[in-house]
Amino acid sequence: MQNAECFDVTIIGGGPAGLYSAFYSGLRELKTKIIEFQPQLGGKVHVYPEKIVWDVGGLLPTPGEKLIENLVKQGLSFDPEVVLGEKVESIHKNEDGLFELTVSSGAIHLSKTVIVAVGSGILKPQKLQIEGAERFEVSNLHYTIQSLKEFKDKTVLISGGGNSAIDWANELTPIAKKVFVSYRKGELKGHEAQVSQLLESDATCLFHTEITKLCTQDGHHIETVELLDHKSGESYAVPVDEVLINHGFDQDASLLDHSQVGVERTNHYYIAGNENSESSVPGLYAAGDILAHDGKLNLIAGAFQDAANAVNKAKQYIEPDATAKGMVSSHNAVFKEKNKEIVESLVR
Ligand SMILES: Cc1cc2nc3c(=O)[nH]c(=O)nc-3n(C[C@H](O)[C@H](O)[C@H](O)COP(=O)(O)OP(=O)(O)OC[C@H]3O[C@@H](n4cnc5c(N)ncnc54)[C@H](O)[C@@H]3O)c2cc1C
Repeated sequence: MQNAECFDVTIIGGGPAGLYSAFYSGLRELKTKIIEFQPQLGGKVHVYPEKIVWDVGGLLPTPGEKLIENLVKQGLSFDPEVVLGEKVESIHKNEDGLFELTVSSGAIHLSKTVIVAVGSGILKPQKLQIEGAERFEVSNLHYTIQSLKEFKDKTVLISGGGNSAIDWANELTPIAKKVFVSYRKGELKGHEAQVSQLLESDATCLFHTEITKLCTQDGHHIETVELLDHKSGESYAVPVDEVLINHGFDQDASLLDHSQVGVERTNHYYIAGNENSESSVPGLYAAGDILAHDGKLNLIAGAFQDAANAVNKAKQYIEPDATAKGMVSSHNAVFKEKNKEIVESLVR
């Protein structure tokens, strides 16, 4: 089923890079669509909604959740078409030079240009491999933290020893009653400063252990977790209020493997682009974590620059006589009406 309408720019991925691309594409008066696999926009920032983000220019320390809200509002400023819950399976360039994006429902989306903003692909948390564990996901088994308040004065067992597990242990230790970290290896695998902070804190690290059983009496909540100590071979029980699993993510990064456009890649995944966000395929650009070049900054701040560059190149691909760069917002006619409303509300 082909979508008859052809867009100027179709952005694959609704994370920070995709959302800023959508904003900038609207600014440059391009007909824009975003296709996102998840049921919501925001990308990887949903992994850390409660983390305080310090390093986005112009923003004072802001929780991830608030950052998502701002990114989405800005990204939707020019009313792009948004398609949620659809995975783009492949990209193909047809005989007319238009891109055909096939999505999981079988629909085909047509576009003059494409901005690939898929980050590290589609992320799904690795689930705890214990039979029946999924029934506790509605009560006290978590794969991410939506609200720190939920953990206040609770006994929390975190399973995992990577950056994410360590970060959460450090965040929770001051507010929880007690934090246990169960890790099957003998040494934590995180940034040095965070590891030291955790080891010096009141949290208890249970090395060489692994969850083998979730025990419940009411059938709804985990009351104790059985841990197997691989060194002694013995099992013991830890009473818990909340259990947080941080075993990493399964990554579905198959989009470019299944695409016939033949875009040049590096390290078996990333798009080998340039500092203007161009790929080896004319009309196909990349922004955010998926883009690789020598000056690439793998931060949200870097994703914004990639996005603006990608849109400027897309604009000139479609309209070769268009100016190379968008103007600063003060000179942009598209903001005139919006500015009027803002100024009126300020003087009201
Ligand atoms: C724990 C953690 C903490 C971080 N802290 C910071 C920080 O403090 N400051 C900072 O600047 N950066 C931080 N980062 C990095 C930052 O989150 C990323 O650089 C940023 O999210 C990259 O944005 P992106 O849009 O390129 O990719 P993503 O945010 O990964 O978004 C990509 C989107 O594309 C979608 N997608 C993927 N494949 C498809 C497909 N085939 N079809 C449809 N949709 C698809 C995904 O579902 C996802 O929503 C952190 C990252 C992590 C993991």
